[in-house]
Amino acid sequence: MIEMKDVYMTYQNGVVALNGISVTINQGEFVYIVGHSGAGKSTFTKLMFREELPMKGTIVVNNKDVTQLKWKDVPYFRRNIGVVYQDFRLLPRLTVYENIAFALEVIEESPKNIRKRVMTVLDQVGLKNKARFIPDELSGGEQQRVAIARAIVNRPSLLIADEPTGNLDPDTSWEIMHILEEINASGTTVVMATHSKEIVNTVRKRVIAMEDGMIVRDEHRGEYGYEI
Ligand SMILES: Nc1ncnc2c1ncn2[C@@H]1O[C@H](COP(=O)(O)OP(=O)(O)OP(=O)(O)O)[C@@H](O)[C@H]1O
Repeated sequence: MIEMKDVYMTYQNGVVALNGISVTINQGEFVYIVGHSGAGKSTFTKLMFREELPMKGTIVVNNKDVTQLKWKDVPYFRRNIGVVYQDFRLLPRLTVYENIAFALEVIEESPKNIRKRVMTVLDQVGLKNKARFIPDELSGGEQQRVAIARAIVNRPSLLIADEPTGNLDPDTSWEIMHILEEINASGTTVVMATHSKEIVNTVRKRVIAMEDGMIVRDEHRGEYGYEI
């Protein structure tokens, strides 16, 4: 569960990114975050995995008060959260397999478990046959699928996707969307910031709309609601 109360966040240059956010997201929900560029969507998601800290307010994620976490405890806290970005962020010199295994090696899983987990998630995203490829040898959609596999290999309870289809064509975007829905169906909370009116209005989920760092709309089975 994610619970934010009266959260304010100003960047060092003085830009007010979040201006009094209070919201609860329950375990297992699928939530779209929508809003114009600069509305505060990315900042909102960054607070959930302690990428940024608020100036004011409380943020509880998986029963942990994120604002009170000691720096040394942040990596352990993040094991339970997967993050996917618009630009994939894979390590270019590592193979698909190695990119995913890396996430488990840093937490010192046994080699046997690593192999099993990596092959399971590669199967889940339909890329078992590309395990030995490097990112440059893959299409954008395939790279995003690797990024998703990497994000879920630890079986996180929360998956944050910041414009995961932003660099992809419509057909590929739908493939990614279906994978995210399957992950959600297995119980993982999915928080997805998106500019895709088509996806939001077709695959109806909870919609949190932001403007000027505030939540201006929060609807179950909501609509995109902006002209783009
Ligand atoms: N690292 C940063 N330093 C200073 N200002 C920032 C930083 N990151 C974001 N901002 C500013 O904070 C505000 C909110 O940005 P944010 O990235 O959260 O918006 P967004 O809704 O995700 O936008 P987009 O849809 O373009 O990704 C914007 O005015 C932005 O310029």
